[in-house]
Amino acid sequence: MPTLVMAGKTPNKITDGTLKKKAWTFLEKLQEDDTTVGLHIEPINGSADPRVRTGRVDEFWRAVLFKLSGHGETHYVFHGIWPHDDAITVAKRVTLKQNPINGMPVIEELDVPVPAPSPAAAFVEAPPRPPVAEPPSLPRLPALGYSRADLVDRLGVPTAIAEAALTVLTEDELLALAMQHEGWIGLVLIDLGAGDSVDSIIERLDLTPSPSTGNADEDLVRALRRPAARTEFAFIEGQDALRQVIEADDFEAWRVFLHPEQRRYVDQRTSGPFRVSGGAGTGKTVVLVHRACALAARDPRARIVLTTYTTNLAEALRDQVRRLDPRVPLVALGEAGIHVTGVDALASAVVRRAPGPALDAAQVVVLGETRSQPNQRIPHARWRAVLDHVSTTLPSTVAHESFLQDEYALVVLPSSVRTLEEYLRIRRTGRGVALDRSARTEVWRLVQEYRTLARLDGSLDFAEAGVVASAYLQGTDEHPGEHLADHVLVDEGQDLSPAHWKLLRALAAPGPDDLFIAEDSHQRIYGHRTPLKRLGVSIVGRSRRLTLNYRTTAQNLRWALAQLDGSEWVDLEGEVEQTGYRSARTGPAPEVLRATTLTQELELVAEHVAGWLRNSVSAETIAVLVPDRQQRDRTAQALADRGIGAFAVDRERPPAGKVAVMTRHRAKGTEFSRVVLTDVGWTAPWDAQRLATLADSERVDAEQRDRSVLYVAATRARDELVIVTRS
Ligand SMILES: Nc1ncnc2c1ncn2[C@@H]1O[C@H](COP(=O)(O)OP(=O)(O)OP(=O)(O)O)[C@@H](O)[C@H]1O
Repeated sequence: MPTLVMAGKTPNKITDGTLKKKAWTFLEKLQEDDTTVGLHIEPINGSADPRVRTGRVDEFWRAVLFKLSGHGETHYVFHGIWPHDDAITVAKRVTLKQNPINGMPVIEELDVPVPAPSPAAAFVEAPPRPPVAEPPSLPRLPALGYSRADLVDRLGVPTAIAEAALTVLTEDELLALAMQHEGWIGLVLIDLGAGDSVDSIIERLDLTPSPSTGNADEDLVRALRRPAARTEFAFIEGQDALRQVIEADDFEAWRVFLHPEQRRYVDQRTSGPFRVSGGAGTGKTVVLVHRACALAARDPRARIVLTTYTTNLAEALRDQVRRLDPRVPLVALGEAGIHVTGVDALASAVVRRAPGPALDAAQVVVLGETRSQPNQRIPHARWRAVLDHVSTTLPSTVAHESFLQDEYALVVLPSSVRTLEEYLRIRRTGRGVALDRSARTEVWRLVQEYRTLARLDGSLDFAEAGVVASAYLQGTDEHPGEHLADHVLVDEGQDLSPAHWKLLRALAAPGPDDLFIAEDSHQRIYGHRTPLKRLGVSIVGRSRRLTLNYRTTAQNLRWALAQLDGSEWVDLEGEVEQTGYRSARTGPAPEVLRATTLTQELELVAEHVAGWLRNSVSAETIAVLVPDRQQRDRTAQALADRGIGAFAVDRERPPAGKVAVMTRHRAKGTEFSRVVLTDVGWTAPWDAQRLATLADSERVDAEQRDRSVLYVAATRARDELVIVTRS
């Protein structure tokens, strides 16, 4: 059976449904047996490349392919489908060879000049840009110190493209040029535009040629398998994969064409916990989903847990796993296959399956007591109830719902503090507010009150459930523990709490490929800084960054990153988070509109959304992101009043055919073509009041989270971003 390799995203350009079906039938037969009667796989007289073959798709259409006969196995590289005569013309002049500098496979059509750069083309939709005071005196790449020799002789960029790249003036224009080139050439141009050194680009994209095997076809097959080549050549394994590639549109490219770094983290065997960080849209989730499927394919008995912060995000992960590999079993916790779930649901699943006596023992270890209804969760409002019923001498910033909740979840539970004596001794590292002995004694009294109330209804809170689940998994003096997973993969790691980490650490035995974490500390919108070292998760030396943003245009990314300026974000290893992201896409600059009243703001939002709809943008690709639920409902109503089909999204998925109106928090993990961000720069009075009641360190943290929320929301837009500020 020959192996099929799709060249570029050509098949995606077969947009006609009937032709897609024909292409699929042809390629399916070819994959099974290239000698099948009717396929007519034939060489062409006088072709520039003797490997070229044509194949009969139907009476009218012909496929153009390259046949490679390496060591034993036949490969067909599928170039595309054309009407009969055009196919013959293409077949005569097309060649597949290796780039002489970096060994990458390239398909070239002889006598066809490389299209001249037309950077302006990418800005067709752009609104007028503010005048630039001084046009740059030197083109971008020479200004950064790159020469023609760097591009051509060291990186292997084809001469015509290199010369075009060396003349463009700005980074955006270079990006527009990069977008015209699929695969490694586009990636090289993006990295050059961002100022990366030639050596680092060669290393990151793995552009060093491999030694020859002595067989040119075999060399080509090996070249096709290199990670940088697989950004434009896809190996098709099986019919499902074939159907996916044929049917996929650009939005589905993530399933097939991974960035070399993404592929590395998908395939890499790790010797312990591994962390991939990266800004919004750099493909962290894509890496996790691919890695989970790759682990399942490697060992069908493996028990894989793929988890994230919320149930909504877990649902999206589950969808992606299904789309990537429908054969992978989605299973319950502890079974072979992939178990996808939100992290709190994971804790509940462990608690539910723990035998009674073992669970009791785990509760005693953590809480010093047992609860009668451990499968029930209590609402966070319990701390409010404590403060309403108990008078205290503590200052209001400490006798505060959010302070106490955090103290309990970040200090008391992770160390299984059960008595005042233990609490007086414990180090409260990372807590901004110092507590002397008497304050600690008073806080402990409130903790006891909290636990008394919890005992009354018998339930556990979410953090308690996480730590109890981890204690059960680790085992106690009387009961052995158990490991319910072989591989644990975690998305949105920045938002997870110590209880979550303890649980995740205990799920799989320490060892190779045990824990794989994706995080972006700039997107920490729920949790607190949680350095993992203290929780028994050691990642030293196993931490990498993704920097290429696939989702957000360079223009929108710049605006989003500007929201983070002037503050320091700390990652899961306690290090300052870097930015330095670049985008794979370019588009119009974000539009900033100003409103002075709510009514004016709603008018502006409606006007903009209506404009997009009039221009045939489909409603479900538009989102309006607002600060809170009240504003969400108000905005959805305002749109409806103006005849725009809008839906106020809560926990459910955004419905088809409607503009989604959702809170910025809820927008996490989603993406839309066009986004309106409302109420920027405006703080609701009740929010201002809430911030004012917090201790200084907590307020700083809360304000930082607010900026992160804005960054998250702004990076949901793929194409256009409109920002409405309200004073
Ligand atoms: N190799 C790729 N080729 C094409 N598109 C890609 C690739 N990798 C990721 N994408 C696309 O980029 C977008 C962002 O990917 P993904 O959601 O994995 O990023 P992320 O880093 O998890 O983002 P966030 O942190 O904002 O949730 C998605 O639309 C995804 O399909």
